[in-house]
Amino acid sequence: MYYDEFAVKENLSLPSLLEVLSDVLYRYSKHDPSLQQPLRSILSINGQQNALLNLPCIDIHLGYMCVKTITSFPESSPAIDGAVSLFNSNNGRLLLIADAKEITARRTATASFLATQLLAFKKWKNEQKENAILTILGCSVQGRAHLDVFTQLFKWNKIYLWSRNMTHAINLQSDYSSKLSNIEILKDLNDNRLQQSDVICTCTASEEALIGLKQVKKGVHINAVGSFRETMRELADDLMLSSDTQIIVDSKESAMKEAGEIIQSKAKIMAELGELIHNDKFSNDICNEKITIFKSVGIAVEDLAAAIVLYESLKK
Ligand SMILES: NC(=O)C1=CN([C@@H]2O[C@H](COP(=O)(O)OP(=O)(O)OC[C@H]3O[C@@H](n4cnc5c(N)ncnc54)[C@H](OP(=O)(O)O)[C@@H]3O)[C@@H](O)[C@H]2O)C=CC1
Ligand SMILES: O=C([O-])C1=[NH+]CCC1
Repeated sequence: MYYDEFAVKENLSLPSLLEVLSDVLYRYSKHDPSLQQPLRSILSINGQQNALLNLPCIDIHLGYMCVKTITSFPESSPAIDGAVSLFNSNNGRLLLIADAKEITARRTATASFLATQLLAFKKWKNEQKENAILTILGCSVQGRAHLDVFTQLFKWNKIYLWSRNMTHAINLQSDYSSKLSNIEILKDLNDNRLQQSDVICTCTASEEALIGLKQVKKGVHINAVGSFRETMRELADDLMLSSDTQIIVDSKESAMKEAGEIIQSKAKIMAELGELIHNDKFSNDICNEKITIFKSVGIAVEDLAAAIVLYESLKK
């Protein structure tokens, strides 16, 4: 009944997760009445950064209900802890409880990958695909999951890693050295290799902008993962507000309430990721010259997708 982080990692197939994530995000953005997801609750402890988060949702169409309860304690390690519970929505039976750290890490990275497919790969010519450069900023849990998922699902020509504490980037590089020989470390964010990157994933708990317009190239795709409070941000206003930037989010409702970059810059959101799925009009509007930003804060239907994939794989 309880599946720990190792069981989650072993049984959560990424291609299946990508498929179910696409389906639920598509239906979420279409306001499909069979999918119910209220805004999550974030209860802060003593007005500090430490918090208890509750993310429920019901999917009558697929026949499941899910609730993820996690703590977020940025100064602890791991920062996120908790459990995901999956229920049958026809009879109310509890089907599975699983480690939320691994589910959160993998579903977030897979949502970033889905955004990269829709906003970057789709517009790239073959040459760019064959020579693509990925950069990951922040080499803790999310950074590691992004490296894992992005390299399992795509072959990158080069990968650059940066972390505030450079040892964390070096350790991550070293953990992957037997699988990947194309990882290099960025000592600082003014390194011009950042400007060569085709895709950048920002996976930090920063409260100050780490990158601005001058540090990235035209047409770059950024997955901005880290902020989920008004006070947090990874991207500067000039990047958020440039007429060359198109901003996509996981949920407009959640992003306007939680994403520091969006709240502080008042940048305009172009669409939700789900609106880009099965939608050629939006896909055609994504042009090669523009910078695309997928700002995620994380939503319950993503945990639901991961729990369903896990449950169905364990049932076999
Ligand atoms: N969008 C989503 O769906 C989700 C978002 N998140 C968020 O993503 C972020 C990363 O998550 P996770 O890896 O689990 O968190 P961790 O606490 O494990 O790691 C924090 C990371 O942020 C970096 N960091 C912290 N403060 C700063 C700063 N001021 N400047 C630059 N880097 C900084 C750390 O770098 P170093 O270790 O080198 O000091 C480390 O890489 C968190 O903010 C988390 O809340 C998490 C889950 C889902
Ligand atoms: O979606 C999620 O689980 C989280 N987003 C930010 C902290 C945890």
